[in-house]
Amino acid sequence: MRTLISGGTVVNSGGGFAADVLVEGETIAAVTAPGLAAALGVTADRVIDATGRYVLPGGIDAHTHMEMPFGGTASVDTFATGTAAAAWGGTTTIIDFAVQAKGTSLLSAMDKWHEKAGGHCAVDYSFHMIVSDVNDTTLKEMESCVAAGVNSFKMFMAYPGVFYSTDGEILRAMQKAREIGSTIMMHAENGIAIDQLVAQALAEGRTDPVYHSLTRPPELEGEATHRAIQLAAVTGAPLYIVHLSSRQALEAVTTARDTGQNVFAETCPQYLFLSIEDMARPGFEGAKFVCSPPLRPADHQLDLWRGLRTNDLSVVSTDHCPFCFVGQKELGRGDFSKIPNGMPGVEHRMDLLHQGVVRGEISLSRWVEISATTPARMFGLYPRKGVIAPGSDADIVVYDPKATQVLSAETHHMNVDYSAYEGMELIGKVETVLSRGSVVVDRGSFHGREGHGEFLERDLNQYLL
Ligand SMILES: NC(=O)NCCC(=O)O
Ligand SMILES: [Zn+2]
Ligand SMILES: [Zn+2]
Repeated sequence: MRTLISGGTVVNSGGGFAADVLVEGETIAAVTAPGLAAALGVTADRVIDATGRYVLPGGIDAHTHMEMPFGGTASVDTFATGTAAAAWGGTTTIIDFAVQAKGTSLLSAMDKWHEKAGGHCAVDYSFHMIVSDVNDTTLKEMESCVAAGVNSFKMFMAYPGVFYSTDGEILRAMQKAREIGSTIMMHAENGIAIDQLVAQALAEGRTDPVYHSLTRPPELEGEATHRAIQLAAVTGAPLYIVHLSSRQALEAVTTARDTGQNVFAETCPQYLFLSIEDMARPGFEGAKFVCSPPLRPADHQLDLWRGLRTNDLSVVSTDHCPFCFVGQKELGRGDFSKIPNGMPGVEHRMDLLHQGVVRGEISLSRWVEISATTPARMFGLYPRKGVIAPGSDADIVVYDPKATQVLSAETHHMNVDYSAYEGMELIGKVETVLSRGSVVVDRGSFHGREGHGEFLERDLNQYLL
């Protein structure tokens, strides 16, 4: 099957240029001057007219939680529904977190995630491992994970008694990561101190959703981020701070990067577009926005946008972890600490970040870089993914920068009963999406197939000094 995408503006992380893209089977065969393929008599089985459109590498969401058991319940998107929703929004690769529960092995966790995802994904996928039980067996198993194409390991300084690791355990895992060339990903919040603040708030009757944010102050994210960075410096391990939400944490990352340490960070759309004001909405509405780290006062957003421009924040992922309002978020009525932590978002990352382009916060090429190219490089998928170039997978988004849309739970495709961005008007919309050469979304219709998505074995972080 040969497809010609003609007349568009190809946008890679290096910039945009007028070009046609020729797809042969599952990969990009050529990126040519406009009209050249046709002038040379090359015929195509399918021609996609991209006049007035951007032609982008498919987005890579490096942080999702499909079917994740958490807070006494489980996130509601399956790999089938979540990857279909991702495709609708122009994301053609997800990297999900396989969870090692305490007392179980890393490899059994990976097997379990293969069982959940295998044969169900609409787009390509890979895994990071969540390490929550550091012992000699786990450390040895990290080597086997790398051999199986999973070379990034998330640890938690938050959630004591669940995923939490002590500084000593983190140090040991970082030493191992350094030895085997892996990256440690860190949920950096001081969970021990937070638990005290939570207990105090509940004892004083402060039980509304907004106290989820007020008991997780940004200083405790900044402190944990700094501590993780120091542990990484001592061990020499590369460190990637996940879902960074605050100015304080960004300062710690910026200082480390200025001294040349292998420290990287991602933020998420919810921290760029939503704030603690949303958590303080009347009644129990704020529960929809409970995630960790929590939403911050709106003035943090300016710092995060600046961090994206200066590359102190290198990636935007969603931390997609959807729980329905009815029956799941409601578990925390009268006790905010029982609200399952997480928000839906896998479908809207590309569109929301495009608003940054529209508003002049980031350039067109930076949009592509933070949503596709850098995650591909950071997690060992480049140049198979993250770029429109000959030889790369034909994961391609035809994007209409002038179309408008209004986000709503009525129209989204995620398997969750609310939208965190209900009623938000956006400029720009995904028009056509190809995953390895197959059209999965086209002008409002879904053509994808459960099981089309393949597991991606990943290589090393390509940013390491
Ligand atoms: N972020 C969040 O609230 N839920 C998902 C789990 C995590 O990433 O910590
Ligand atoms: Zn986390
Ligand atoms: Zn997460």
